[in-house]
Amino acid sequence: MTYSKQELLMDVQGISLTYDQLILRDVNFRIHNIVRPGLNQGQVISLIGRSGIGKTQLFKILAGLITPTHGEVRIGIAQHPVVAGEVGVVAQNYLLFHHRTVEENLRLAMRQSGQTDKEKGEIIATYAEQFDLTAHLRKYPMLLSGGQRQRVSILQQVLTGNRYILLDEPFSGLDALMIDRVIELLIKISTLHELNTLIIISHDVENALAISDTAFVLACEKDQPGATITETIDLIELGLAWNPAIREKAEFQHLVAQIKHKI
Ligand SMILES: Nc1ncnc2c1ncn2[C@@H]1O[C@H](COP(=O)(O)OP(=O)(O)OP(=O)(O)O)[C@@H](O)[C@H]1O
Repeated sequence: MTYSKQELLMDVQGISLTYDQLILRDVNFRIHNIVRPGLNQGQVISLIGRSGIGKTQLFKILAGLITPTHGEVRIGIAQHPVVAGEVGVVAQNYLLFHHRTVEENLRLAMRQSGQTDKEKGEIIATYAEQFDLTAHLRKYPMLLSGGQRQRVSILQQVLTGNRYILLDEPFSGLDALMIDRVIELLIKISTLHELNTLIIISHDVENALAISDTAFVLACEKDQPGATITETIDLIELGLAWNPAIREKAEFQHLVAQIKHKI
């Protein structure tokens, strides 16, 4: 498989976070632009860890929503410190305005796009079709299923034009069929633009690995306080990336079992 790793898109340097105790300890990882000839190949990264390990805190730090005790997150080709708002966030509870329809929620996401109302309507209609939301545009979020609310929330982030989108536990609360659909959708988003970078935070080892090109395990090392990156998995090098039928491969299932054991 021909590919190269080029410019740095996110550099997470020495992040630690202390509340009354150390939650994160010296977390370091880098995301590079993956380039494949003839394709718009975005990046899909997962941070895998068990419940309570500190994933949500790391998520907030990566999005610039909280400041770590130590360390820094740099993003973009110019590698500037992350600022809240630059990284799209799809939170676990899908934050939507309940008193606005789905379409109004989507229009709000485009308020800084500079497009006319008509253009916005056309763009929303096109994406709604792809996201299977056309029949729901006039509904209020309360009337949608969890899977539909999640798709609205993901689409909002796509419409803001953010190249970085963080997703907190995107597979939880969805049945197997919906998980396959969201994986398909996320892969589609990652290939819409060369620089699109999805960061998935999850305890679901199999689904997180199935969609990713790179995965980082967030765990505690023996006798050490705080969680850190204990393992980096380059699924491209392992020949386990970019394959929708990856779950059928024995090597993939072996990797899943290995990582489950480590978190
Ligand atoms: N504001 C806070 N003050 C003190 N401790 C906190 C605060 N927020 C989170 N914590 C602690 O930080 C640790 C990590 O929490 P975090 O929510 O990041 O875990 P998580 O891995 O996302 O878990 P889950 O998957 O269950 O949501 C927990 O022990 C939690 O109690």
